[in-house]
Amino acid sequence: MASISEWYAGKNVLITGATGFMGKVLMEKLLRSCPDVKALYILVRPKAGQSMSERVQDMMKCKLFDRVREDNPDFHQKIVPISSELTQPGLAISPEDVKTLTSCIHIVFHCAATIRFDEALKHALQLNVISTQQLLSLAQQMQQLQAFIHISTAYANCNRRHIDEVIYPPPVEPKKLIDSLEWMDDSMVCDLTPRLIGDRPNTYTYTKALAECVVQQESGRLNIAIIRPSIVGASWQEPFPGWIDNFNGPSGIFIAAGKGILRTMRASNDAVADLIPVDVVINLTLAAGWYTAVHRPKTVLVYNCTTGGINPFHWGEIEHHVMSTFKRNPLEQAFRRPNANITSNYLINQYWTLVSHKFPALLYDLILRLSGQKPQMMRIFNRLHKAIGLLEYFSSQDWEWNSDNMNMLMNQLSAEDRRTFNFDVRQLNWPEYIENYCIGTKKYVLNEDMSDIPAARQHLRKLRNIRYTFNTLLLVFIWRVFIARSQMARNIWYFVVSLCFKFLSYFRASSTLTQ
Ligand SMILES: CCCCCCCCCCCCCCCC(=O)SCCNC(=O)CCNC(=O)[C@H](O)C(C)(C)COP(=O)(O)OP(=O)(O)OC[C@H]1O[C@@H](n2cnc3c(N)ncnc32)[C@H](O)[C@@H]1OP(=O)(O)O
Ligand SMILES: NC(=O)C1=CN([C@@H]2O[C@H](COP(=O)(O)OP(=O)(O)OC[C@H]3O[C@@H](n4cnc5c(N)ncnc54)[C@H](OP(=O)(O)O)[C@@H]3O)[C@@H](O)[C@H]2O)C=CC1
Repeated sequence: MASISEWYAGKNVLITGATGFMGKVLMEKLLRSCPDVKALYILVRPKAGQSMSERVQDMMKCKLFDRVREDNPDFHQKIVPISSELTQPGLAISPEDVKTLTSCIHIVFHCAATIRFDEALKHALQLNVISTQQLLSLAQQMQQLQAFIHISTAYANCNRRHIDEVIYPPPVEPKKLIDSLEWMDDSMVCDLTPRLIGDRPNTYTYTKALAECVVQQESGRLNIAIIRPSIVGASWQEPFPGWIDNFNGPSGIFIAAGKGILRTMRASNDAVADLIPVDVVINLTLAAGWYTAVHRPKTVLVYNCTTGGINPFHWGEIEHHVMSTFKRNPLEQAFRRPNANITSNYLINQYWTLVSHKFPALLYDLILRLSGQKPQMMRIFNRLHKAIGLLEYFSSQDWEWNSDNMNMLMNQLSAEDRRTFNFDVRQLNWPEYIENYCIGTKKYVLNEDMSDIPAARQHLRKLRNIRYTFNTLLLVFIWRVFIARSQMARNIWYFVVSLCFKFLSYFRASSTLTQ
């Protein structure tokens, strides 16, 4: 049987969400490990004043593609951008492009989605559900299509504790919801949203569950697979360790902790942190594409792509390794020395939020105001608290995912494919991965230079000295206010000092006797 790389040779691949985090890694891996792939058709929209082609050109300059560039400097010739806005009717693809796509595409990877946790339901439904429906009907017209791979999330059914590799009944019939929301104005939808999403934490997981149902309903004669990654983190090995380009999920939290801004967060130390490296997800996705096309399973196969059941690691351990990495490799211009603690206790978290977040922010903003600058720290903390509030649900509990299909797929691969498209997370060394992840946030998200680490360490030492000075001043202040003015405080103070003195004399005397 042909290897995975051989199977992709000569194939035309359609990718949605190619400008996103996972889409870029998917493109890179295809170009590097399947060099004979014919073309990658990518659906891209103009954004933030940049045209579609400007965006694609910028993307190809990204460091992520360095290895591909080395192997084949003309790799861009294999990339065919197609203008598309997924929220528009017909995905806003021109009739000529529709003709091209329907005649030549062999495999579709549907990665595009809104992954925001605070997305308005109407927009999340439009992008995550309706555009999936539209893409599937386009796929039905593709004459050479061999597989359609839909990227979902392991949290689509996070209202369950145990999650099997099946498509669960949807919370509501997607078509009925689409029809109802069509005539409602935004404020009505907003009022209804909490009741609709029910025991799911946000519109993202809710619409991703509906999308899975749509995929099943519209599958028709297509060969479809669904990939459900858990929390996608930086790359483990490929194209190089620690590649990450965004603040999503834990990345923003790690950065905030490294900058010394985040000091406390509600999370369970003992809950499994189901992170999955992005290269593992992409290797599994490409292998699933091959398997779906070659073996044509009779039903839609779902792959839970998670680590918790195979190689578990906990939030408490993550906290330890993140802090230790950022102390050894500090971020530039940290606000305070990195020292974040997670706790599952609501009151303790509230206390530390007040003492370690709000109070220093107020103090810092006061200093900024007094020096004639614009206050900014409270604004940053408010943003951070909003993000933490939305993520807490996922870090305070754990889930059990069945991963039989992932194991089955691994057993189907040849030894060579297993090496090239490695998704065996049993080999993952967590401390090393977390260290590379944190360094990756420094290098690729914040664009900080590793050669500046000595200066960053010096800055941390300066912050430590400021803290010592502040604590000493605080002690002197307490001495002045309480001890010097109250007889009882003075008595307690003298008692403590004399006790210390007695202990000291005792130890001195006993050490002279033993000599
Ligand atoms: C040591 C401790 C260990 C314990 C550590 C526990 C970690 C526990 C993680 C659980 C993780 C679960 C993950 C579920 C599994 C999926 O399904 S993963 C896919 C999940 N999707 C996401 O993570 C997206 C979540 N993000 C959002 O929904 C929105 O960005 C937020 C958080 C609501 C913020 O919205 P917003 O206020 O409108 O801000 P937005 O325009 O998005 O960004 C504003 C700025 O903040 C930055 N930013 C965005 N997000 C963040 C963030 N999280 N932090 C900081 N800055 C951020 C942006 O880059 C942007 O910067 P500028 O461009 O302005 O310079
Ligand atoms: N990141 C994670 O931790 C996880 C992600 N997933 C799933 O993986 C997939 C990819 O996620 P990820 O790469 O992280 O997400 P990103 O937010 O990084 O990328 C989303 C992609 O979708 C595109 N897109 C969004 N709206 C539109 C639109 N209206 N028209 C055209 N394209 C659009 C974006 O294009 P543009 O650049 O133009 O905005 C971008 O390319 C998603 O389906 C997500 O649900 C699942 C589990 C975890």
